[in-house]
Amino acid sequence: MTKTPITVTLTGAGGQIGYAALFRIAAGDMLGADQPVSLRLLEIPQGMRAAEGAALELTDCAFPLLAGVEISDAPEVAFDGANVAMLIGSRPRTAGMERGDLLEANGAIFGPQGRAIGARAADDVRVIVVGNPANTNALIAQQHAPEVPAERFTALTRLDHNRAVGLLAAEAGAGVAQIDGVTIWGNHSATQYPDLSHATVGGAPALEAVDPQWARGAYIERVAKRGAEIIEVRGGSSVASAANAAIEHVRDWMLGTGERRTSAAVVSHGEYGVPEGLISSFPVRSEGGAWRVVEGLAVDEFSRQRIDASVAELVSERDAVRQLGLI
Ligand SMILES: NC(=O)C1=CN([C@@H]2O[C@H](COP(=O)(O)OP(=O)(O)OC[C@H]3O[C@@H](n4cnc5c(N)ncnc54)[C@H](O)[C@@H]3O)[C@@H](O)[C@H]2O)C=CC1
Ligand SMILES: O=C([O-])CC(=O)C(=O)O
Repeated sequence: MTKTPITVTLTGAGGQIGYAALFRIAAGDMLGADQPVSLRLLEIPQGMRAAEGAALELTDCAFPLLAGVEISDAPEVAFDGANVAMLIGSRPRTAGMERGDLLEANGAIFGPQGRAIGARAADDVRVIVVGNPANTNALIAQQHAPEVPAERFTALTRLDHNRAVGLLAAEAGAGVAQIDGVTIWGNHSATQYPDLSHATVGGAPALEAVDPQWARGAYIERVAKRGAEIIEVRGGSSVASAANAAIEHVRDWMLGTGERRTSAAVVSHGEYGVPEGLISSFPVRSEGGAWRVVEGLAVDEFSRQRIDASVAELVSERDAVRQLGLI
């Protein structure tokens, strides 16, 4: 029997990441090869033509799973009945900027979108924020949607996670499939902490497969600043890898991770000393359609300091958006 379509609302559909994501979602990469999907595209008036063009091309792909595409510049229309909301639309940074520099410009987008999600989305809505600064934008949206359980608002650190896995695999001379237990902690920013303390390569401790000094030095720097490296080399921020990570985040959230661990920015309930309510990256698994923080991992002094530094930045971003009246 054909399944009922899942409604996916994607913002910034006329932008780069939107364009890289839409076709994979419609092809079944995100929700499964037997799951029809209805797409709702939200853009601002200036982005509508590009979104319309993407919609024309979606028609031209004749994807069997694509049950429909609607485009709107009104959040209340675009989020109506949304089961999955992918909040991508916002301004990317350019060379020389930190993601936090986008706080004021982009923060203003997420309150109204959060309100529209609270008012119009389906009861099971799951939200992933990609637009930077992603953790704090997710917090803003969540604070405007008290009708929706707080845990349904998440931010993307899967790209950082995938970068951390890819760079570890290269250093260890291993395949990515041999790697597990890598964690991104904290903020999707240069303070994030890619942690190999509990990672394994082919079942053995990662810190025996690579130089521990590299793991706690140049590696952290490389992963945390990979976004800036891409901007420098490509001349624009990451696109296909970001779209891929957002798709993997939603896929794992909806379909489960099994025993495999990944990283996602989810609301803290005080795990690992992260203040309650912050949307911070943790080691996670997903089961039954919900993210679960993997608890009980030992945190040594080095890791403690790194986690605390990134969490302190999240606290200061939260305080800044409070001061701006965005929450
Ligand atoms: N969390 C992560 O790992 C990553 C986050 N990003 C962030 O993703 C965001 C999007 O990046 P790109 O697609 O490359 O940018 P882009 O500039 O190519 O596209 C952004 C699109 O969003 C639209 N937009 C702006 N305000 C909107 C609103 N209020 N509602 C709906 N649409 C709106 C614009 O018209 C534009 O079409 C940026 O903030 C970027 O920094 C990028 C890479 C990774
Ligand atoms: O670095 C940026 O501005 C875009 C981004 O978030 C990333 O690539 O991780």
